[in-house]
Amino acid sequence: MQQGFLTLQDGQQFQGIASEDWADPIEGEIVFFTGMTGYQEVLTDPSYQGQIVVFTYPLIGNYGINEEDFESELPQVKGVVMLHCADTASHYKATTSLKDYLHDKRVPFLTAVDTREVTKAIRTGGTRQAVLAAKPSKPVSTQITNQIYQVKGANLTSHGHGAEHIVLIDFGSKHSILRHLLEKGVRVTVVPFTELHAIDELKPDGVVLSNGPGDPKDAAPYLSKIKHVLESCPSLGICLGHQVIALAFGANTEKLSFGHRGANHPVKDLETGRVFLTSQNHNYVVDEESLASTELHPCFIHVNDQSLEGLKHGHLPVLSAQFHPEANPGPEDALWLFDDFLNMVRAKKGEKAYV
Ligand SMILES: NC(=O)CC[C@H](N)C(=O)O
Repeated sequence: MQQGFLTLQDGQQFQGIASEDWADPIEGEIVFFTGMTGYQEVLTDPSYQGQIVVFTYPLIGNYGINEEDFESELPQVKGVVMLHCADTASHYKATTSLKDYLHDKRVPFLTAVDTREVTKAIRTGGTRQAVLAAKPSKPVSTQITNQIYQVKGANLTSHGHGAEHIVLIDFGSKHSILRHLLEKGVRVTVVPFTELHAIDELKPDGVVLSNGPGDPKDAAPYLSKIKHVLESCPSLGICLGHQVIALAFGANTEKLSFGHRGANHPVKDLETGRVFLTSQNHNYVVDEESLASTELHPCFIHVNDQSLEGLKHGHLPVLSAQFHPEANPGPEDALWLFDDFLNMVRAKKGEKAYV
């Protein structure tokens, strides 16, 4: 057993047990996730790329890792901090334990840490850089190392055979967005955000802008093309996709102090007054005041801090959500958002071709 240290940007230190004898310090943006389950989805969700994730629930890993809940092929996080990581897995679907998975994939993790203390420190001081190391050592950079998602290859992949053709713009998409769309019986072509020009030729009936890591403003070079797409066919934005839609129409985004990451965030539908629980994972948020200069208007808000959770366009069939309707992990209360989107698609289909 070797000791290891988590050191935050301001020098605050937490001692624990290191997964191995770390030769080099591991640096990343530190964030906390409050769900009791869903660690497999969190570790493999590309939105977490490059981040060190603290799980606030004290026992992580007891149902192991299975073959069905990966949100991408590989772990995306830079490191993991837990109080207790189960040694063995107990679940009929488990194919390996969390500990073995993290070792196999060479993801550094620190256990025996008072994760609730770490969370309080993040809540007080905000999201910032942190280091996992064999010795106490401060982050070298004070800058958050956001990365724009690196797409692998420029191949456009098509899935399913439905009558409606949906383009899923991939900013670092979770598998479950594609899965839920396919379950609705549509055909989906995944287009990397670097290949937007391909959309004109595909002439889709609808477009979904996916989740993804980093600062939405990194998508600046793509915004004019995205605006053209949004003006051409019904669109749904999810998390980063929602933020990018806001930016494309001229609104602004800003950073929350410590973000929303968990599986029980209450969101209110401003049209119906209905509140539903959502899965969330974001640092950035659309600045509500900046909507004044656009034709976008809020349709959802977060019940806890009143932050903006969704947008609709005044006259275009454009809908977006800061939360994750595809869940994984978390409640499936917001799955109907896919139906609302597909209803817009079906209403528009035939009326007017993609322009
Ligand atoms: N899940 C996401 O798409 C995250 C969006 C963005 N990277 C944020 O942190 O706000």
